Amino acid sequence: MITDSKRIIVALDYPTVEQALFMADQLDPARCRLKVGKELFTRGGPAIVEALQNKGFEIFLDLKFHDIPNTTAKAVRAAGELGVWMVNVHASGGRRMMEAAREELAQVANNTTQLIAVTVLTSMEQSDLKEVGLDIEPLTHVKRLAALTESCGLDGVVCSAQEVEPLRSIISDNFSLVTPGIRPAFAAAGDQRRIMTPADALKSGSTYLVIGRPITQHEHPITALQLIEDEIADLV
Ligand SMILES: O=c1ccn([C@@H]2O[C@H](COP(=O)(O)O)[C@@H](O)[C@H]2O)c(=O)[nH]1
Repeated sequence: MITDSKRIIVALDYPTVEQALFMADQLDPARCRLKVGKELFTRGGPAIVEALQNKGFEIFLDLKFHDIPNTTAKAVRAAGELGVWMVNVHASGGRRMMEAAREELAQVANNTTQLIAVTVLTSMEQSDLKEVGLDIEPLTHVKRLAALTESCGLDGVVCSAQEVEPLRSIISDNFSLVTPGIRPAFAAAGDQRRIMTPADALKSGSTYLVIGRPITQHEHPITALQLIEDEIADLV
């Protein structure tokens, strides 16, 4: 069961370190965590992670590693040594990759980093899966990958909030379901496909809500964050 009241993870998808730090300075580490993804990490490297940690934020390093077991495991270890709160791999890398990553992370002294795996990207719908050779509903594949991830001993998965209810019946209560594709009523879906509002996502049982553009691209980001916090206030 989740007892963590800090349920929002703000995706700092900015093209410059300066923009990311400017946004972070307006946020409160007591109210949210931050996600550093591929764009910002490729710009700022480990230094941007450390700068955000020095401001008191817990960081989800969302680099979605997907490689041979040895390479993935070493990358996950590097993330653990950076002291990030959470890091992820792609579940489609398979059992040997995920188990190697989990075992390598356990070698980090006093490790507290959580390791999770991406199931099916929230930007994908059934037609996208069909084009890559998976002629099945996203939920079917998400369930398969989530069950595999749990059996590999990881801490949770990334999935759509739409899949949370059906997943909860096949995985344990303390397995984290981290859900991007969160769209408050005031925000555009953009490239996301399997979306849900913040309140509905929490009601469904999402552990953490990953929210980027509805906050960061809003004319008044802090107002947007406040609106989301108000929407979920009774649910956390
Ligand atoms: O399946 C996934 C996995 C990761 N993401 C990441 O989450 C954020 C969502 O940002 P929005 O601006 O709120 O769409 C982004 O950094 C993605 O890389 C995801 O969306 N879906």
